[in-house]
Amino acid sequence: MRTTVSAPTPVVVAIDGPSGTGKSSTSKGVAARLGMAYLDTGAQYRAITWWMLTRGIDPADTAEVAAAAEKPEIVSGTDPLAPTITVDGTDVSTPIRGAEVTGAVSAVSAVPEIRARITGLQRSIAAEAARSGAGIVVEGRDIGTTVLPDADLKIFLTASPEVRAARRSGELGGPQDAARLAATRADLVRRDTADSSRTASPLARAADAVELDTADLTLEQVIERVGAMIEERRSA
Ligand SMILES: Nc1ncnc2c1ncn2[C@@H]1O[C@H](COP(=O)(O)OP(=O)(O)O)[C@@H](O)[C@H]1O
Ligand SMILES: Nc1ccn([C@H]2C[C@H](O)[C@@H](COP(=O)(O)OP(=O)(O)O)O2)c(=O)n1
Repeated sequence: MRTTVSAPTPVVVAIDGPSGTGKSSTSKGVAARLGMAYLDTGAQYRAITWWMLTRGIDPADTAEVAAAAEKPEIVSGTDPLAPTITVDGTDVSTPIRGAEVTGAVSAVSAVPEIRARITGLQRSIAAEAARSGAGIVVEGRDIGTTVLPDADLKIFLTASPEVRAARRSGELGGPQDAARLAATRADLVRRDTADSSRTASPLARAADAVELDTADLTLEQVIERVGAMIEERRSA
């Protein structure tokens, strides 16, 4: 008698939460382990912001930002081991992490025309990953609420501003003095407030999302917990 092993059902997973809660590290780690695709939606908002800044467009000029929303071509590579992001064919993975883009991205991503454009891209990438059989982990701020309201699994990560600031500040290298921690914390809180209070698709926990506080968990523990939830959905 021959036994057939069926491939796991492709699942679409939405991971949302504020900055520094571990969305990117967790999503990449879990997608790599489970052979799924991975999409960093923050990188897309950063990429379109980078394009606006390089064209001399003022991020605070909503009308100008809206008028340019359809212009740049943004392409995201979804391999969790080597995610890529290009704008009009240029690799922007390094400049989109700079302070200038970080300072402007909340303003640009609050513009409805920008959100409509990027949401369309995200939905088509997720649909393609579901069709291909791999499934996908999509991380951001409004994935469970707006982009993929029918996701098979929604997770909302949290951690206190102090923990998140210590993590982010650690990424910058160098000594962890109190003044730098306080400045990093203030930047995080400012961005959280802007992202949560905008009218167009704010950062929010979907009513059906599982909330996971990552403050007292190692990254490995978070990946294991999220991985177990995905496995459960795959076999359901
Ligand atoms: N559970 C955790 N414990 C300790 N550090 C973590 C944990 N999760 C993520 N980190 C670290 O915190 C920083 C921010 O994580 P990241 O995944 O970029 O967060 P987000 O995508 O939510 O902004 C990274 O340096 C990452 O390695
Ligand atoms: N789905 C998303 C993802 C990100 N954004 C916006 C709001 C965020 O402050 C920026 C940058 O997101 P990103 O995930 O790169 O931010 P951090 O990794 O937390 O620094 O993009 C958004 O509006 N909607």
